[in-house]
Amino acid sequence: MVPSARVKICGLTRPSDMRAAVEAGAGYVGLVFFEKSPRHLALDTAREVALAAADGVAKVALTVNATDAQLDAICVAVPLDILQLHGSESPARVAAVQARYGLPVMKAVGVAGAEDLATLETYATVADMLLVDAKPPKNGALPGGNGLTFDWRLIAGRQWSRPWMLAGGLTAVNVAMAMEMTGARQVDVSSGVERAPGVKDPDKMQAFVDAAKGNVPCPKT
Ligand SMILES: O=C(O)c1ccccc1N[C@@H]1O[C@H](COP(=O)(O)O)[C@@H](O)[C@H]1O
Repeated sequence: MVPSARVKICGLTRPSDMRAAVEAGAGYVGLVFFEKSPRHLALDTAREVALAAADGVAKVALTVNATDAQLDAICVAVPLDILQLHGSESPARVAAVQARYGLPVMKAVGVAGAEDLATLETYATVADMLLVDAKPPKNGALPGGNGLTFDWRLIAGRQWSRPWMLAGGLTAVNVAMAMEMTGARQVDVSSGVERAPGVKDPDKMQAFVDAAKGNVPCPKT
């Protein structure tokens, strides 16, 4: 049987992109609040994009080392279901955010080598969900959304005590292989379904969801 994954499409910047992501079959949709990102949203735009999501699709706010004041403003303005912390937030900060907002927290952890597996174990004791991403290069790149993969063999067959999602350089072409190698049953994509930074491509989103869900076309007889 072909494995199937629940898909998060992150970095949606327009209501039309949100509708296309939902139509394609995304189960999670992500909004980026990080000013250096080409996917960054002002609060009023974020609200508009979030309101274009259908019921039952989990709306995720991605932040990077955000302060309480920044998170307060986001949570007041935008209807949300999950907070994604994609910076160097400590386990204590994860717990504080959970307590303050009463929303599930997904902690992103960058993986580049075996030493990063211990970090994942640490966050698995506190976060509601883990996002296992490629570690960003130290050259001023964004903390994520760089379209870079990591060596999936590092996490082959691993499970954590919390639900987890695979991210980093996924595309319609490589997602099935990534799922097979890692055992991931939730996957996250941003740049791999774009036509330009911050602009999603409906055909790429559909192709990605189909590949992640194992919706392969039947060969003609
Ligand atoms: O997408 C961004 O601009 C971004 C900015 C800051 C932190 C994380 C960001 N994106 C997240 O990175 C991963 C992987 O993205 P990609 O598929 O490799 O482009 C994903 O979780 C995005 O949500």
